[in-house]
Amino acid sequence: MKGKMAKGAEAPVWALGAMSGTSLDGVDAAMVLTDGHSVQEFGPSAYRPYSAAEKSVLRAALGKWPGEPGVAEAAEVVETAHAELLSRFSGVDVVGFHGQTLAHDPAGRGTHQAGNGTLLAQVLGLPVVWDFRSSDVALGGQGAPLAPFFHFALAKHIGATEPLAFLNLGGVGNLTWVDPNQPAPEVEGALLAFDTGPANAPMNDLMRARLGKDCDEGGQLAAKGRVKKAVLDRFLQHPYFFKVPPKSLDRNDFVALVQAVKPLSTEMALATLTAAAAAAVVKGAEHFPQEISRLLVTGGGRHNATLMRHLSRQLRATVEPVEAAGLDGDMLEAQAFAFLAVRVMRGMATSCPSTTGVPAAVGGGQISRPDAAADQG
Ligand SMILES: Nc1ncnc2c1ncn2[C@@H]1O[C@H](COP(=O)(O)OP(=O)(O)OP(=O)(O)O)[C@@H](O)[C@H]1O
Ligand SMILES: CC(=O)N[C@H]1[C@@H]2OC[C@@H](O2)[C@@H](O)[C@@H]1O[C@H](C)C(=O)O
Repeated sequence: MKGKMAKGAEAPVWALGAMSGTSLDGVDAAMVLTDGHSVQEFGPSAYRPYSAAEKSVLRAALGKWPGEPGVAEAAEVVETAHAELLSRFSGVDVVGFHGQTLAHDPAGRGTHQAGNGTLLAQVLGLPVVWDFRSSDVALGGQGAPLAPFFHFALAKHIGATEPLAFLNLGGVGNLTWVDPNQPAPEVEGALLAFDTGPANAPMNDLMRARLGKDCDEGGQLAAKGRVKKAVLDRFLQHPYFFKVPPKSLDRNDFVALVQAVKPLSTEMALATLTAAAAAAVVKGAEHFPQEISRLLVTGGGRHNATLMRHLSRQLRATVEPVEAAGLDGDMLEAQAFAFLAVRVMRGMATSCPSTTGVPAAVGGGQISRPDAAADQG
């Protein structure tokens, strides 16, 4: 490897991570200086929204697997958007490229992130770590969530001294309980992580279908509606909530909820979907091995005041955006894949039994170098 990587296996390097999340809004990219254990410094970040035309290509490919109609087109959208965005950065040693999840069925067909890292490595002239989830799934894990190893490093970075949790409110929600007093993320008792349930995806889909808008800005419409309790109660009977973590979800796993709010007014439907997203988190928190006093919220859903209000009212912990701890909630997942890329390059684990349910701590990801074929990380 070129650049700072060659200085020594333990020297920190500048990694550029890119995340195209389940909300399908665009690509986040952010740089992190890291040795794969801790964060030395946060670097620049940028966002590249998908155009309306690109979004519809991606949406048409949701739920599809490689080789199926529409998937190649979606991959091209993902690759083009990433090439455009990532080529704006300089001083990068390694890229962590998540791609766009189109389908996720860890117990069945596997997990599918669109976008080819080998192509991106050639275009950018940089080593690219990608396909982070497949090997975890192949070994019997959920393949998600993967941000927890980064959450562990963040808990240390912010100087936490007692267990806390990170909540990501993206298209889907995910929770990570962290004990920052443990020496490493893969140590038993350091982490417990899992997807909570639907977060913004059903709200966004409803807003688009009814009002042609991207999201319920600030949760304002939800705040005007009444929660349809019968729908919420039925939602909470979903078998997912009775599964012991680790566990993960696909974007469109809660079809019954989406169907159930269809007859409701827009305000009432949004109120109910917002309450459901919060209730799923509250249910999730019941699995924590030890109580927490602080819940740090990342992802776009932290801007939804109605959702945040539900969480604050129903959880005993202080609920606050990650900015309260000096972190960047818009870029945290992109930073996570920068961090994980360095771990993959260095043969370190990226998941373990308590984060994905994989039988032992494993490192995922393929590494593509600009001038060579992909090899397994
Ligand atoms: N001001 C806001 N008010 C309400 N909701 C918002 C606001 N800003 C962002 N959001 C919601 O957050 C979403 C984007 O969140 P984020 O970028 O964290 O998701 P993602 O990375 O695509 O998803 P995931 O974490 O599931 O992969 C938007 O689609 C929207 O639903
Ligand atoms: C399969 C997949 O892409 N899952 C995403 C999705 O978005 C949120 C939640 O569902 C989480 O499991 C994961 O992303 C985050 C970044 C993760 O792996 O930690």
